[in-house]
Amino acid sequence: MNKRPHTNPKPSGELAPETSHKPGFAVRKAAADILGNVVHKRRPLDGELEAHSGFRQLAANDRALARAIIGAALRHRGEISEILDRLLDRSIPEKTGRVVDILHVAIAQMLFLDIPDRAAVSLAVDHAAADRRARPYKGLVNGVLRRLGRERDEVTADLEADSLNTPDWLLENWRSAYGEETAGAIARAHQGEAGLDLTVKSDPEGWAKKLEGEVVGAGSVRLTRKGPVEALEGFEAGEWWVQDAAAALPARLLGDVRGLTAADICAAPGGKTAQLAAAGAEVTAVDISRNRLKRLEANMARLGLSVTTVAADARAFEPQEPFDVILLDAPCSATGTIRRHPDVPWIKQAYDVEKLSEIQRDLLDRTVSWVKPGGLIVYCTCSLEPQEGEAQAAAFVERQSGKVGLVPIDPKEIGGLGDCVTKEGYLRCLPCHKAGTAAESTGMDGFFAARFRRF
Ligand SMILES: C[S@@+](CC[C@H](N)C(=O)[O-])C[C@H]1O[C@@H](n2cnc3c(N)ncnc32)[C@H](O)[C@@H]1O
Repeated sequence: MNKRPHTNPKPSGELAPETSHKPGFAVRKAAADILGNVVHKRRPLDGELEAHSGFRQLAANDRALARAIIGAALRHRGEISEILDRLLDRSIPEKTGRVVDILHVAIAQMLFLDIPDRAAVSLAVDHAAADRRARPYKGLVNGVLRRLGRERDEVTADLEADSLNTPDWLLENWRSAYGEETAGAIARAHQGEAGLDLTVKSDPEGWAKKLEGEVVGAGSVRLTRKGPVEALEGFEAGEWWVQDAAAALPARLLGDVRGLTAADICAAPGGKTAQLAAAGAEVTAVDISRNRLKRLEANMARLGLSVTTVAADARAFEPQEPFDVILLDAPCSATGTIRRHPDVPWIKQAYDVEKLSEIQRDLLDRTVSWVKPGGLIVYCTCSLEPQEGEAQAAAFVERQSGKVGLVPIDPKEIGGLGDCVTKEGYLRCLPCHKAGTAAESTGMDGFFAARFRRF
């Protein structure tokens, strides 16, 4: 993106009590607070949603509305900043409470959600009036938003959404990795939300019919209807789990794992552990986070799958015996998941990719001693950055020369998704790739995987 969004780092959060009971107010207040904490403090959205008591106290439909507003404000953050630049004569000073976040939340509603201007503007003005530091800017909030309502077409003309909504370092990285056109298609894919994909234990066609979905990718079921997954047939019975069509591909690259010992490194919450266990492997799931491992255990219990869990930093993990196969889903920048985590572009920086690449490199090198000679290692990340994918895999083979070799992937192994296999034989899924045959079945998480054999 070309311009830095207006920042507003020190919100006061103090509210006049009389305004806090207006219908719709608490939703906008939560949305502006959470948005502010994500973008100014670079904190992950999921954690902020969990931590915000005002958000937690909202009714379910209001929580959904707050999420939708925050999602739109993040997906269109660059466009909204550019619109504000066009509407403001000079930038808003610092220490003005939530003013900028209030404006972003209001514009997201006016331009990108089906919310009448009147409601968005009046609640924004109320919010500014209720915040001690923002109060002097109440008139400005009113004026700017009303002008946007009146001059919407002129103010929003010729916005270059792809480049505005993507931080420069990311767009540059994608351009140099995938070319101008594909980088644009990736950025455009991030404007939409991801679908809901399930991995089923068996009979994808049958489950697609029962749940009114479509089989996509290499046998995932994509749902078209919305609503809580817990209420769907097969959830209680543990017949399926939620997993993006792209995220379901790496475990398949280990082939027939029946009766084999498998280590799933960085395993929680267990989507790939479940695949390996359901395919008949004896799985050891390793993760550094005890809390996330608890979620993995709860997921395996629901699915009726039995696995061994180990809470450990994989950099210090020493198995008693080597495994037949290893799956390493290394910690990464997660830029492949921007459709479902629109906060990622605003909380991650180029520096994170560098730092994470070092951990990936350490973990990859360790896998060599964890696997039996002749055994397969699959390395994967949900990142679009080649430093965490292609470059990492190539450097691994070079460093471990003579000890491991690349085993190229054949599109037939992944349901014929030829677009997702590079000429070197890596798996490279992009959010703009088509996952299914129906018109709406575009998109899958950005994912990289490479397969190696230990000699
Ligand atoms: C991308 S998530 C894994 C997703 C999981 N494989 C799945 O399919 O559901 C990355 C995981 O790596 C774990 N992790 C990060 N650093 C680690 C380390 N040094 N050792 C072990 N686990 C680590 C995180 O706790 C997180 O659960």
